[in-house]
Amino acid sequence: MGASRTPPDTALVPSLPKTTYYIPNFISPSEESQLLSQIASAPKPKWTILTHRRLQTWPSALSKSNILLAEPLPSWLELPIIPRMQELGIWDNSPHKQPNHVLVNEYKPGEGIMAHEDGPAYHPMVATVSLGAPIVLEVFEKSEEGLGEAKFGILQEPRSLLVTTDDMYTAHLHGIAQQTADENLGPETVANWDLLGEKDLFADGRYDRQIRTSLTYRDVLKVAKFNLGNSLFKR
Ligand SMILES: O=C(O)CCC(=O)C(=O)O
Ligand SMILES: [Fe+2]
Repeated sequence: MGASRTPPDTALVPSLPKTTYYIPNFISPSEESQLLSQIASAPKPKWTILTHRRLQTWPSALSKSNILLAEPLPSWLELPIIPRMQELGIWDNSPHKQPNHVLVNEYKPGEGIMAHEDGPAYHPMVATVSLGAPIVLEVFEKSEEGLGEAKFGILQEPRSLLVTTDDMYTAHLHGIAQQTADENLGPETVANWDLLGEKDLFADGRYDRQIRTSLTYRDVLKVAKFNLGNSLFKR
């Protein structure tokens, strides 16, 4: 057994608990456009239409008791991304040593996702590949008094990888504001400012939203080899 690996410390988002990594240009522009065209060519019923975003769930939705029916991810979600993530060592401590579930979220300008936590169905880590356009993920501390102001933002550039684990996964909520521009961008508000690949794009502190897609990779803890009756599964 080798020592447990983590991404390089240079990718650590400063001032956050040592549990958030940001890596710009994790994929190339041509990999990005291939992924976007695969997403666009998925059969229409793969989309779940929500009020403020739409969503694809690969390989399938979890059961009501958070069980994943064993099935490989489609190869376009697997290669080259998963081996590249594994080289960073981020899946070394997860039960299956690799992600087995991917949610694809698409946000049009004005759309977003309410503050939430990702919960106990997954090993406590999410690795997010961003596509298409920048967006700010807002992070809130969990508190008894309900949701306060966002504690900080993480600016996710297209083609970047964001890894959130441990304390960031379990002690914080995250969300994306429903707005048509991200504003007040700067070193004081954006925790990963110094790690950005193209800081100049945000020099005036503002960025108009365009369609932004995320691939959120996770390891579902409970996997069933056989379908134990269709009623167990939502589809
Ligand atoms: O799109 C994102 O970066 C966040 C999505 C998210 O929080 C989720 O799918 O649970
Ligand atoms: Fe989430």
